[in-house]
Amino acid sequence: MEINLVAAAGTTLINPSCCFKSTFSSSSSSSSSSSSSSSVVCQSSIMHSKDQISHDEYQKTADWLMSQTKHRPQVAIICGSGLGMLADTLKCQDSFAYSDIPGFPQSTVQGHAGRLVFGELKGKTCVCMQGRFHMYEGHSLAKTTFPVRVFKLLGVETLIVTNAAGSLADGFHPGDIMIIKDHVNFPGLVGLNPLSGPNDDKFGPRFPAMSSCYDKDLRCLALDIAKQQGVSGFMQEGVYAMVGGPNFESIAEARLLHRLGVDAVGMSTAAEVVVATHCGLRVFGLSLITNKVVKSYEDSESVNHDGVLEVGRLRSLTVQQLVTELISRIEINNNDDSKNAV
Ligand SMILES: O=P(O)(O)O[C@H]1O[C@H](CO)[C@@H](O)[C@H]1O
Ligand code: HPA
Repeated sequence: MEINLVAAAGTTLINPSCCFKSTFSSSSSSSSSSSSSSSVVCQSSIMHSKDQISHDEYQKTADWLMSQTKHRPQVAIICGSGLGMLADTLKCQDSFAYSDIPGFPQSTVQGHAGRLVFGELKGKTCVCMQGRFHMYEGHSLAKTTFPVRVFKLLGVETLIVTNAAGSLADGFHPGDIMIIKDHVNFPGLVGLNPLSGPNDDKFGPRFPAMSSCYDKDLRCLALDIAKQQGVSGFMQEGVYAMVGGPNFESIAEARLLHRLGVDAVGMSTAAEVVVATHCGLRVFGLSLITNKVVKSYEDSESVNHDGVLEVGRLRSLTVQQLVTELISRIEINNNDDSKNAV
């Protein structure tokens, strides 16, 4: 078989992750002496090592939290834009501003309060992020997903991710709740992946599978609960795509996503789920559909963040009731990773 060396070399040289990373690289002390193709590889690994977070750093944050609260959470919840009220239902709360937690990034987005709340919910111990981190805030993907590995070290078994998203699927409407069946991790497809760089075997394997990252049993359970709660009329199930943001989609981008089979789009979640799946957490995800993504040049509507937050407020009670009931029915194995710290 003939091998196309030019195409093979081209693949290395135009690796989008390298292009992106070298564009934003502030300084690279040791790459200047390398030859052209190896310097691309070298620059990329320098960026990775700068972004890399050591196991000790995750552990330090987990140890600090365990020294500040007696709660040992089994379930973690990440609240999407405008969905921070999920944390308010926790009983016997201990809460921490992100700015007080060693190693934690800071939230900069309106609708993301920046608090980590521990507490009890229906007999389960939970930890809830009132505010998440996004790539477009300038965080590396390792930083945006930092809390997920900390949760693992705290002994969490199940991660519930929520987000606000725009819909592409024709039958979806603002106010619908979409159970995430699968995702398209667009940053990951071009090499921007929180797992890039040396693999930390203590968390998981070099090549984790993503074919069942949204737990099927939890998805079925959530649909059952929605029926019982009389809200199945606006429940959906579908594919979420993570894009980099911070701009909303152009019409051509919206049409492309639609053609690709994406049902809802947002600027978060997939990276967190990749890291959670890598370290063996069970994941449930939901998107609150806050707007339709404009797909027609005839449509004069346009989306804005205030509108996104407003729909979050309007549907907050429904989301809260669904998630609360789901948590009450989750079975816990009691693998106490906080005692058997990896
Ligand atoms: O994904 P969450 O954090 O819910 O936020 C969504 O809402 C914001 C846009 O309004 C973006 O950050 C998008 O990702
Ligand atoms: N696009 C991307 N992210 C979003 C949207 C959207 O339409 N709505 C809420 N988050």
